[in-house]
Amino acid sequence: MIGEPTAVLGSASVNPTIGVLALQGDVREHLAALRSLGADPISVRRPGELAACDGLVIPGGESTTMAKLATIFDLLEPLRDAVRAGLPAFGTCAGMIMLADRIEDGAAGQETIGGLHITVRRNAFGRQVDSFEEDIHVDGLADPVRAVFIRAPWVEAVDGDVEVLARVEDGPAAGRIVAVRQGPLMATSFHPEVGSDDRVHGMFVDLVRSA
Ligand SMILES: NC(=O)CC[C@H](N)C(=O)O
Repeated sequence: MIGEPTAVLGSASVNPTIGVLALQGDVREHLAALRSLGADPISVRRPGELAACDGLVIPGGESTTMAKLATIFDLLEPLRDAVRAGLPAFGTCAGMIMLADRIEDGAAGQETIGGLHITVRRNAFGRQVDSFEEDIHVDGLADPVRAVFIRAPWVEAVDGDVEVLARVEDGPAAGRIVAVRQGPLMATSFHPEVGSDDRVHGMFVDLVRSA
């Protein structure tokens, strides 16, 4: 019917294209988790690939290496622009560091994408317990998540617009913040892509769909 508005569903609401920054780190596990949730995941190494994304996952790995490669691949500024423009992004572990505005114990001159109004402490859990697993309650999920921490950062401080989603519950680091959300940005200190529990990725896919 002429002049009748047609309901057009944006592709993002049906089958969002979610990029995984593929410079370094555990890319494949994120691609698999996103695929199992019905998203359309792609590896991102070039600005053109970034431009095709409705959302972006920044994996775990090594944040100093990732930042250097992002600079070499001419991706750091496009990543900053995209996050500034509101691209939903989810950083895990090194990816959390990449999204943070401020780093404690970073390498000299370590760059980040930024956008998330938090201070992260790199390698915060220290040598003795640098890798561990713990059941953690995440806001928005009914049952706890088995959280895997590998030389993980914790969130040292958050600005007022950041929602704390999870804290360490046991041991000497109890109370430390390990999952946050700020508008379309999410980050976890742990690795939800390890194992078969896709619920944390599901929270991000929902966030992308609603963005
Ligand atoms: N598993 C991880 O992503 C570790 C992060 C790493 N310690 C870093 O500083 O980037």
